[in-house]
Order: sequence, then C-alpha cells, then structure tokens
Amino acid sequence: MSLTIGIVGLPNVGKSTLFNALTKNDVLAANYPFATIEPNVGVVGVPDPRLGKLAEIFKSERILPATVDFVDIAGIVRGASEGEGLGNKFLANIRESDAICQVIRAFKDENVVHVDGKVSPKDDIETINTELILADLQTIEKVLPRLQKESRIKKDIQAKVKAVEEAKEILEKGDTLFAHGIVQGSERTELLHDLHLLTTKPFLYVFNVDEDELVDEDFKNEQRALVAPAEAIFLNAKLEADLAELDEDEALELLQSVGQEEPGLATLAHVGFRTLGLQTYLTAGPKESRAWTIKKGATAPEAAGVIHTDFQKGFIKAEVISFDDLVETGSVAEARAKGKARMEGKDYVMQDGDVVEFRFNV
Ligand SMILES: Nc1ncnc2c1ncn2[C@@H]1O[C@H](COP(=O)(O)OP(=O)(O)OP(=O)(O)O)[C@@H](O)[C@H]1O
Repeated sequence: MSLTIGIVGLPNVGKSTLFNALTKNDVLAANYPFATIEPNVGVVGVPDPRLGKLAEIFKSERILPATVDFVDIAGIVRGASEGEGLGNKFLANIRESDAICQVIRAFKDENVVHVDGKVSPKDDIETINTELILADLQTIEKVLPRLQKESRIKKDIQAKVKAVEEAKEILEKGDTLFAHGIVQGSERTELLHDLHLLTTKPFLYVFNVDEDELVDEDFKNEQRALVAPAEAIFLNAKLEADLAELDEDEALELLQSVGQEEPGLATLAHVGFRTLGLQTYLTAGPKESRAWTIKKGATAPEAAGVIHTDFQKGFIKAEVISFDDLVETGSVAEARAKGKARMEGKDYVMQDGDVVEFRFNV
C-alpha cells in the first residue's frame, strides 16, 4: 500500500536539501532491489524497534520497515493558483498527493535570500495556504452555479450544494478546509469528494530550523500553535543531509552533539504515517521480519490483501499473536502453548503490533 506525501514550500526554504537527505536515506536501494522509483520520489523507512526484536526471535536474514513516499513538488510562488510560473503543474502534482507537507524556513542565515525579504514562518504559511485556498475557490466557483441550478430540479443534490456552499464560506474566510475538520476520507467530505479540493488533504509542517532552535521549546511551541491541528516537525535540513552521509555511530554522535534523540527524517516518517491514517502489522520468519502498511481500521482479509490479492480472496483465518505476548513467551510455539495465539476470522479489525500468519486457499 503506497500513499504519498507532497512536499511544498516557498523557493529557497530548504526543500531540495531536505529531499536530498530523504533520497540518500533511501531504504529502497537496500531492501527492494527490483523496485523502480521516480526521480522526484523519496522513500523513507519508518523506524520500528519491534522489527529488530522479531528478527532476533525468528533469526531473520533481513528487516523490512514500512515506508512513506515523499514527492518533491515544484516550488510554489505567490500567484501559483493563477497558473503563474509552475503553477498548473504544481497544482496537478499536489492533487495526486494524499497529504501535504509544507516546508517552512525558520533558519536565519543571511546569506540565503528569502523570497519575501524576511524570515517569517507565519507569513510563509499564510502565503502557501492562500494559494491553496484560492485554487479551491476557483474549483468551487466553476461548479457551484451549475449545481445550484440543477438542485432546483434534482432535490437529491441539495445536500451537496449545501456542503459546497459551506466549504466556500470557510475558504472565503481564509481558512483551509482541513483546519475545520473537513478532511479527505471523512464523512463530511463525502459530498465534496469529486471536487478534489486541495485543502481537504491532511497537512503537516516541517520547520527547517537553526541548531539553536532545535532545542528551543518556547520557539517550537509558538510554531506548533500556528499550525494546530496539523503536526509540526522541527529539523535542520542541512544537518539531515549530513547525517544521511554518515555511518550509524558517527550519525549518533552528531545527533547527540545537537541534543537530538533521532534524526528529523525518522520523526518525519512517523508523523507522516500518522497523518495519512496508517498503521502496521508485522510478519516474521527466517527470511525476513517485516512491517506491512494498512489503513487504521482495516480487517484481517484487507490486511492479507496488502501482501497478495490471493491472500485476501482466499482468506480463511489469521493466526494473531500480539507483539508483547510474543516477546514475553519467546517463540510462536510457546505463545501457542500458553494460549496467546488467537485464530481470527474475516471480521477481525487489525491492531497495531499484531504479529500475523494468514491461512488461505488459492
Ligand atoms: N537549516 C538550514 N540552515 C542553513 N541553511 C540552510 C538550511 N537548510 C537549507 N539551507 C540552505 O538554504 C539554501 C536553499 O536551500 P534549497 O536549495 O534546499 O531550497 P529549495 O527550497 O529547494 O529552493 P528552490 O525551491 O528555490 O529550489 C541552500 O543554500 C541550503 O544549503
């Protein structure tokens, strides 16, 4: 299951630097030798310490984490919604993304020119949001008059007209639909679905900061308040690019020297995963210990389908052991003996950390 997060931001905020770090960090190169990826896609592994533990128990040859795909979307400029510069291509790319990650400049280096002449995360966020909001308003203005006319005859589209009018009102106030809980995939967006509005996509924000800002909790809380309910991630894109070049011990040393526990990219992968509404389940054996990506709320057959469509079609049962029970008992055989292995049917809703073996007919 592959969902993508589009990276957007004003020119010169550090998108390329971040994206380079993302692609250098490429888990695909090592683990998925036959997969080809587009040059503007960075695939990041979602760190999961449980996989290391499973690999110990099962003596697995390799570990395959879940991944998040990031797409580098051409720079947005003021006027993008009017089709200026790269505007139209930008909007098409962004429509294809499942979530939007805004990179915001917070680093101060005077040698790096800011398009608007000053470093102001708040203004930059507003500039980008305004472009997205204007693009949505254009979409709505194109369809609303026709819908309103049709609704005089077709009563069944009145609810849709009301939903579109409500969205228009929010956008005209200068707010994103996401900020009002109108998020892609939720019940409230069902009526708006075919409009593919950009601001119904989940947002997350990367603040590209100086080293001192990385540990400045007051500063970080201020920025978090700016973007709530979206999540904020703080990283130094240059440092991330350096980290991606180092071996594990050196990287750890560099991280400690700036007071960080994990690379910003790891945090970004975790937050991206959460923002997309995803979770994982685990499989393990001598060949590999692996995390598989599913939507929250997925049933056992849907989860089986992520491995292979035949697994879903021929689904019989899933043998499920929770990760904690497996670690406590030390092996599948012991877990079974202690009654910790459950046989689950087709209505079972997968839980995070389920270690699973599917039974199926082909
Ligand atoms: N955290 C940081 N601290 C200091 N300088 C940084 C930081 N992040 C990036 N830079 C520098 O800022 C400059 C612009 O970065 P980059 O080229 O990645 O921006 P961009 O957003 O991709 O720009 P564009 O959209 O115009 O291509 C580069 O010189 C880069 O080294």
